[in-house]
Amino acid sequence: MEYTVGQYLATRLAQLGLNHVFAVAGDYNLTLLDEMAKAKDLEQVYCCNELNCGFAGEGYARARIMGASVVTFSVGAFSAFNAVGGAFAENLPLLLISGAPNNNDYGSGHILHHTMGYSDYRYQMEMAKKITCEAVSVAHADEAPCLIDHAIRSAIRNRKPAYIEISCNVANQPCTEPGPISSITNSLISDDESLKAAAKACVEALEKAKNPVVIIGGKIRSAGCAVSKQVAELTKKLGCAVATMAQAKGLSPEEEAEYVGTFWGDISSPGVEDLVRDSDCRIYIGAVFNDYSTVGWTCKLVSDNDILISSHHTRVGKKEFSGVYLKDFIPVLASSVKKNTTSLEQFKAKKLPAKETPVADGNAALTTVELCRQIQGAINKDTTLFLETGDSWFHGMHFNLPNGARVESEMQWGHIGWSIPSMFGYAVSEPNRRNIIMVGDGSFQLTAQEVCQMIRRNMPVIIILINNSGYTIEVKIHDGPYNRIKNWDYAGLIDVFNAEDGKGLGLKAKNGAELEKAMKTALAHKDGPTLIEVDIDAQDCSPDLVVWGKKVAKANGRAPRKA
Ligand SMILES: C/C(NCc1cnc(C)nc1N)=C(/S)[C@H](O)COP(=O)(O)OP(=O)(O)O
Ligand SMILES: [Mg+2]
Repeated sequence: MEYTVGQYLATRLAQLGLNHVFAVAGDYNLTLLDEMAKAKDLEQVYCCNELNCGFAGEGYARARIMGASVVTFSVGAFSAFNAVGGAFAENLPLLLISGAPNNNDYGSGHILHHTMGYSDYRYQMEMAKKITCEAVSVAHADEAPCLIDHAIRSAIRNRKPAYIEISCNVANQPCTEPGPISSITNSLISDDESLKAAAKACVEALEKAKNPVVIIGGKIRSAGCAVSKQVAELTKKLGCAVATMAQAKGLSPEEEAEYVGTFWGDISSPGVEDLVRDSDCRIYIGAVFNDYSTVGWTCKLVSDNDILISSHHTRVGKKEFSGVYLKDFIPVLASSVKKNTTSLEQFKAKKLPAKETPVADGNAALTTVELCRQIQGAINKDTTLFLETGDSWFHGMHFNLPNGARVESEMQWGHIGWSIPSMFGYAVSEPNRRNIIMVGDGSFQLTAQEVCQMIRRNMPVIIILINNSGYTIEVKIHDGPYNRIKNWDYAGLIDVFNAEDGKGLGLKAKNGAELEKAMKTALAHKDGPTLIEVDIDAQDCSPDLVVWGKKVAKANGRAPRKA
């Protein structure tokens, strides 16, 4: 078979186990899309715009080794860059592929369409370098294999996005056939001496500790399911209390005896903040300490007795071990540590019995308490719940997850509207999961179009659209007229997207009885998405958001540093 540059790229993606690539057409990428379409097992999935196309690739990367999105030069890539920035912030290997000018135009002085209007087209590469771990420009077929492999390998190894631009007249040029994919997927191996020394230092620290606890952070999400399983084995061996930070909700099996809940400062699960504060050895795995996760810098509990394990570094007390990769280190640690259940016993001794949420009066105005009680009822082991930036974050922390259930969020980047296109990409990879999105009205207005692609692919995604008349998070941080939004008929939008043949469902619920009926309908509706628009009073929000909002506002409002 005669290979071309576009086929080389597509074959590499298929060899990695991607069955889909997301795209928005543009005259700089049409030939590339034609060539990529020749690769078998790699279906092209088209999106409404490049921001959503990038987020769809990011969502796909939450389920697979990586995601890939193809856009046109400049006018397409600029929109996609926001999703690439998000993938970088969330440590997700998204490959952004952009069509690029004809290679005869470089250095020609030609002014080209869709560009900034001057003849140096390198600006896009320069921008891409800032938001990816690797950015390459393929302007000649003979260098394509090396550049493409390097970009893909970098993305996988670093768990970060990478960028490839391909001149529109090079995509169909003859190219060599790709060799074994192992040259790309072979991961870096840990430095053996550092691995052993780090494990020894951890064991010694834990032997001295009275009540160690494990706190799992969001960075293990991108290390993949295998690492999550290894971490679960380690915590089982340790036997101590295990908490998850907000970004890591769903990354530790919550039905296990060791699981104690969310660690999020003042708004932690009951008893968890004290447990973490009183521990004499906190083992953080994949922790991200930012202003949101530390509730405005009020709960960054780290001391010299603690152990901080990240993707390729481990700090034990005051000693640093680098070149120690999570996938190697966690199993070595699990085989070396001794059981210490003290922190779990301390937690259990103080734990109060969980309170059952009473069923609300079916005819009373719907509240967030009743909404969450009913969403809880829909969560099973096959559920993946996407929590959009907004009050959904705070409600989401209170769901009890059966083992197997997953939660996805974007708490570092926090681009409102991310959940719709990202879930679209995720659900393309995982169509058989029970895929549910909790999204606010404000967020939905940014990326709503991608629901039409869910309709196009008959995807039974359930979208809980919380209509609370605006930007409630922002209201709780700092209110003003800018937090009000134009209301939409969100449920009615589904008919617009259905047009003549769609099978989407748009339902409304203003009380518990209507929600009960809508949820039942949604769970039974299999050949299209169901959007349930729930009316919630603008003042009804999670009490955690009120506490958190005040502290984040205080952190935002710190006086300028004296010059
Ligand atoms: C406007 C903004 N953040 C600022 C913002 C603005 N633009 C982008 C792209 N991302 C952002 N996070 C946020 S969190 C809104 O409260 C979201 O409103 P909504 O989706 O309606 O959720 P809640 O009502 O629960 O807050
Ligand atoms: Mg809202």
